[in-house]
Amino acid sequence: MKLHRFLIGQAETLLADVLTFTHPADAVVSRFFRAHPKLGHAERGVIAEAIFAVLRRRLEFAHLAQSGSGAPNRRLILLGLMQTVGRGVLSAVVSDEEKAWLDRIAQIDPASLPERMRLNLPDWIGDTLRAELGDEGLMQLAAALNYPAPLDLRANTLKATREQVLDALENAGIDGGTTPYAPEALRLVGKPALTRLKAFQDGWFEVQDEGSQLLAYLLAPKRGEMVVDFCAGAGGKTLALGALMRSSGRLYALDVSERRLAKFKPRMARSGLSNVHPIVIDSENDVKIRRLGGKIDRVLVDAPCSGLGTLRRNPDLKWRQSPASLAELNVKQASILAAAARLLKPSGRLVYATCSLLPAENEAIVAAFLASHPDFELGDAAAVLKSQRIDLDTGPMLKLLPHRHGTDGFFAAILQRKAAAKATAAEPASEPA
Ligand SMILES: C[S@@+](CC[C@H](N)C(=O)[O-])C[C@H]1O[C@@H](n2cnc3c(N)ncnc32)[C@H](O)[C@@H]1O
Repeated sequence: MKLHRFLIGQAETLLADVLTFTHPADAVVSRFFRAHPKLGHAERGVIAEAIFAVLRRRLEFAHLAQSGSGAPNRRLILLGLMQTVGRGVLSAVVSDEEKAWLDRIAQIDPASLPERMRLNLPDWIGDTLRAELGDEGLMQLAAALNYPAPLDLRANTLKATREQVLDALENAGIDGGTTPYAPEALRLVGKPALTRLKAFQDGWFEVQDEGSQLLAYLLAPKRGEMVVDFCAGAGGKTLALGALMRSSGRLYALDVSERRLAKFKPRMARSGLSNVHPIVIDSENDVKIRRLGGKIDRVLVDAPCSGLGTLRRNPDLKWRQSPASLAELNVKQASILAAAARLLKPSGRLVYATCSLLPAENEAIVAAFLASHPDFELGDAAAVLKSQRIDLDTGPMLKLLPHRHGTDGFFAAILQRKAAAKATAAEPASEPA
């Protein structure tokens, strides 16, 4: 890979914009690329990876950038580029002074840095996760979060088997293999472009993290059932649920974001699903969904959350979230869960899921729900997966961790509505007046 001086300047300008944290980093990067259409595919890759490396290792890089000279953002982006293109390539296009500085940085043993710099997490997140995972678990998680996530696919069994998808990819010169847990998941080597492949356009596969795929197996919808995906977004999980239902029954895809649901439409068209009904709602209490109350067999709540389980992909989230934004999310999560539960039939199943690692968004929401909904009980996630020949036991609630499972971080709990109590002849239907 050749690196031009002007590319470093471009990346530095973009970094300044990203580090204001006023918008999600991926949106800022996309906007920059739209404004600079002459940048080629490889150049975009270099710039984006360098920006994301700085976001992943911001505390460590800020510490290292205390030495050296020149603008602080220039030093940060040089450290990002050193990670992505390597010191040799970078040294050829920087000043002698910068080259000497990079050489000195390369001599520093990362293990000698203060722990906070190695964790690269704000203290409020680091402290919470330490209480959850212990010192060693936290360090392993932090190390895993320093690398980009792999590219996972889900074979769409309505159109092709996993083996057929693998063959099609191989014929296109793309390497990959199966993953340990989800039955239809594939993990690719590198980040090949996929959208021009015929197999993609024909709906044989979708891009989806293996962890995200597993949530559909927890809900385990059956053919012919009435199912709601309450926070469907761009429909990644809706598509997986629809495939398990073999496109039968009814699958409502709800979301408050018209923009996100609109992104789902072309994916649905490719997938071959004909049982999905997308509905834009104005809130979790929208009157439009009242008619579904008590009629639904299974509900997925993939709740809006801090997204801290996806830090490999969205490393800016750790700098953009705060205890205050978390508290706001918790109120929303509890409200969505309560509203979604009202849709379930007796004996119906709800799965509450997040891509967060924080107990406040996960176990605490579930515990509060169960305390106020005596007609629900916690199901056993490991047993439900096992019944589908998925050997993954993280306890009664599913907790996926990047350093342990190679997936994004996910949490999911099965909330099973109890069967309706049968009225007996001895019980009066209503209290006597
Ligand atoms: C974690 S994302 C869902 C991702 C999606 N399930 C997927 O697999 O691609 C959470 C979604 O919840 C939606 N949302 C936020 N508030 C909501 C509400 N009150 N009712 C329904 N959806 C809501 C957001 O617009 C967002 O799309």
